[in-house]
Amino acid sequence: MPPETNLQPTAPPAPTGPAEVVLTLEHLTKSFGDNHVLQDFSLDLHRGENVVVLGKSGSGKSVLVKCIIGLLRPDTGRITVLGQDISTLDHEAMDQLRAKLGFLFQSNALYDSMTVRENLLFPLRRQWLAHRRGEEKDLVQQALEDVGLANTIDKMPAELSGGQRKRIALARTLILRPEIILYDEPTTGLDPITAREITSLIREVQLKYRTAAFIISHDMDSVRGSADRVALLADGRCYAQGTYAELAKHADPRVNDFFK
Ligand SMILES: Nc1ncnc2c1ncn2[C@@H]1O[C@H](COP(=O)(O)OP(=O)(O)OP(=O)(O)O)[C@@H](O)[C@H]1O
Repeated sequence: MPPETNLQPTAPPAPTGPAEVVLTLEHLTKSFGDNHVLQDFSLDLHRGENVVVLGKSGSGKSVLVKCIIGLLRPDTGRITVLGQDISTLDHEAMDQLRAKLGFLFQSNALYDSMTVRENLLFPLRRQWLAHRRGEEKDLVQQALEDVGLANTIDKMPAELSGGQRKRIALARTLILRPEIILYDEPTTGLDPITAREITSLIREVQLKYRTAAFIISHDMDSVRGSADRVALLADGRCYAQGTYAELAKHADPRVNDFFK
C-alpha cells in the first residue's frame, strides 16, 4: 500500500485563458571547448504544467538545469524565471529568486546527522523571510502530511527507505511553497512500485499547489505518468515536443525510439 498522503488530487482549475509562462529558455547555447552542448535550445514552461525533458546520456540535460539555477551561464540566449531575466540579477536577487524554485536532486541531499524535523526546519530558517516558531511547526507537519510521512518526524534519514528519503526531500522542497520545482531524475534508483508512488506524488503536488515542474527523466513509465508535455533534447536543441502520446507516434525514429 502506498503511504496515504494529505494531497487530494482534484481537477485542476479550469483554464481562464492562456496559462502564464513561468520559465522561458530562449536560444540557449553552451559549449565547453569544442563540445557544443546546447545549440539554440528554446522551451517555455507554464504555471501548473509538468514538462519532462528527455534526452540521451550526455545530451545536456544537467547543463540545462544548471543554467536555470544559475550554476552555469549560457554562452548566448536568455533565461527568464518568473518574469526576471536571470542574467540581470545580482547575487541577492538571484538568491531571492531561487527561493521560489524547488529542487529535488537525485541524491536527495538530506543532512544525515539531522532528524527529519531538522531537515525540514533547515530551509525555513535559512530563508530571508523569517517564520514565527509556531508557524514552523505547522509547516513541517503539513509538508510531511503532504508526502504521507507524518510519522517519520523524529527519524534519522538513515532509518528511512530510498522512497521515503525521496518523499522527505520533496517535503523539504514543498515547505517553501515553490512556484517551480526542478526534478532531477526523481525515480532513478527506486524499485518500480516506489517509482510509481513518487510519480503519483509529483502529480498530486502539481494539482494541490499548482506548481510548474521541470523534470529530467528517462524512466518512461514516470514520464508517461507525470508529463503534460515532453521535450526531447537532441543536437543541443529542443528537437521535438508534444504530449507523451504525440511523441510516441512521431514519424521521426529519433523521437519515437525513446518510447519503444
Ligand atoms: N563543467 C563542465 N565542463 C566541461 N564539460 C562539461 C561540464 N558539464 C557538462 N559537460 C559536458 O556537457 C555534456 C552534457 O553533460 P550533461 O551532464 O548535461 O548530460 P546529461 O544529458 O545530463 O547526461 P546524463 O543523462 O548521463 O546525466 C557532456 O559531454 C559533459 O561532458
